[in-house]
Amino acid sequence: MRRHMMVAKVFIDGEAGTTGLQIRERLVGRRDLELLSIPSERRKDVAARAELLNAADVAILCLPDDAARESVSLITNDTTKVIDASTAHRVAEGWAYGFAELSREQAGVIASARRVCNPGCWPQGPIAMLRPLVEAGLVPADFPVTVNGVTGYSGGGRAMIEDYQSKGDEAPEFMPYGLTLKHKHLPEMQKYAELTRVPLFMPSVGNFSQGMLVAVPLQLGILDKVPTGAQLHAAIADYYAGLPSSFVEVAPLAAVERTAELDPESYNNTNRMRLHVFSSDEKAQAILVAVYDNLGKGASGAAVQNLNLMLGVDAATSLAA
Ligand SMILES: NC(=O)C1=CN([C@@H]2O[C@H](COP(=O)(O)OP(=O)(O)OC[C@H]3O[C@@H](n4cnc5c(N)ncnc54)[C@H](OP(=O)(O)O)[C@@H]3O)[C@@H](O)[C@H]2O)C=CC1
Ligand SMILES: CC(=O)N[C@@H](CCC(=O)OP(=O)(O)O)C(=O)O
Repeated sequence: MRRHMMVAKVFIDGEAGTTGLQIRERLVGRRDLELLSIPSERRKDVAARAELLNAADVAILCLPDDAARESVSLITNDTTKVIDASTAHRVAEGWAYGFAELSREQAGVIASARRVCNPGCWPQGPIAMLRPLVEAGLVPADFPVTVNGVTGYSGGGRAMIEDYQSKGDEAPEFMPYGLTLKHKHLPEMQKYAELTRVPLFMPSVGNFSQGMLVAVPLQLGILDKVPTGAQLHAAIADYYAGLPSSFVEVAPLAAVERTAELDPESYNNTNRMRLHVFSSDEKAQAILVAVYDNLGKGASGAAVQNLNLMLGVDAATSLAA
C-alpha cells in the first residue's frame, strides 16, 4: 500500500533575491514540500502575492522591511504561517525569534508559532556568545559590550553584490560602516543577549562574497568578580552541549597567537556556527569570536531550520551541511 505523505505548500515572497534564491535552492529537491511560485515579471504584483500568501501553509518573506510588513497584512486567513527574513518583526510582539539555539525552549516556541522572524545575520553570533554568560552571571547585564566584525558583501543583498562584482579589485578591501551607531540590528542584539545597555557595534564589509566573523572583546577587569577564560568557555560550551539539533559548536579553549579557524569563509554554505573564546586571565581580558555564513546560519539556513521546526521535520537530517 502506498503511504501518503503530507505535502506542505511553501511560498517564498522575494524568491528572486539573494536570500530567497538560496532558500529555494535548499528546498527545491524536497518531496515533502510544494513550492508555490510567481512568474518573475509579476513578483511585485500585490494581488498575485496575496493569492499565494493565502494559499501557502508557510510563507517565507525575503523582502525589504516595508514589503515584508505588506505581505503580513495581505494574509487574511488564520492558517498561513510566516517566516520573515527581514528586520521588520524582530522585536515585535507576537513574533517568535527564529534562533532555535537561543534557549532550551526556543525550538519548541518556533515549532508552535504562527509568526517567526529569522534573526539578523550580525546579532546571532553576539547573542550566541553573550546570552550564556549573562545567564550564568559571569557577565552582568549592564556590561558595556562592544561588537565588531566583517561580513562578505552578499550581506548587503543584490545591490551590494552588483556593486562589488562590477568593481572587482577596485572595490574596497575592507569597509567599516554603521558609523552613525544606529545599526538596525542593535535592538535585537540587546534584547536577546539580555543586555540593559545598547552594544557599541562597528560592522565592516570585506571584498569577498560570503561568510562572516563577529568579535566581542571583553575588558573583564572592570568587574568586582572577574571570570576566568575557562569559566567563560565552560559556560558557553555547557549552554549548547545539551541542545537537540543544535547547529552551534564551541571550539576548544586554545591559547594560540593565530588560527586559520578564524577564516570568515570557513563555514560557507553550511548552517553551522562556531564559537571561540580567547583569553588572558593575567590581564583580565577575553575575546569571543563567532564564525558563520551570513547567507547560511545568518539567513537561508536559519529560515530552513525554522521551516523544519514549524513542519515537524527533523532539522538535523535535512540540514546536515
Ligand atoms: N543578504 C543577507 O545576508 C541577509 C539578508 N536578510 C534580509 O532578507 C531580506 C531580503 O534580503 P536580500 O535577499 O539580501 O535582498 P535582495 O535585494 O537580494 O532581494 C530582495 C528581493 O525582494 C524583491 N522585492 C523588493 N520589493 C518588493 C515588493 N514590494 N514586492 C515583492 N518583491 C519585492 C526584490 O526585487 P528587485 O530586486 O527587483 O527590487 C528582490 O528580488 C531583507 O530584509 C534583508 O535585510 C537577512 C539576513 C541576511
Ligand atoms: C553588509 C550589510 O549591509 N549587511 C546588512 C545586514 C544584512 C542582514 O542581515 O539584514 P537583515 O537585518 O535583514 O537580516 C547590514 O548591515 O545592514
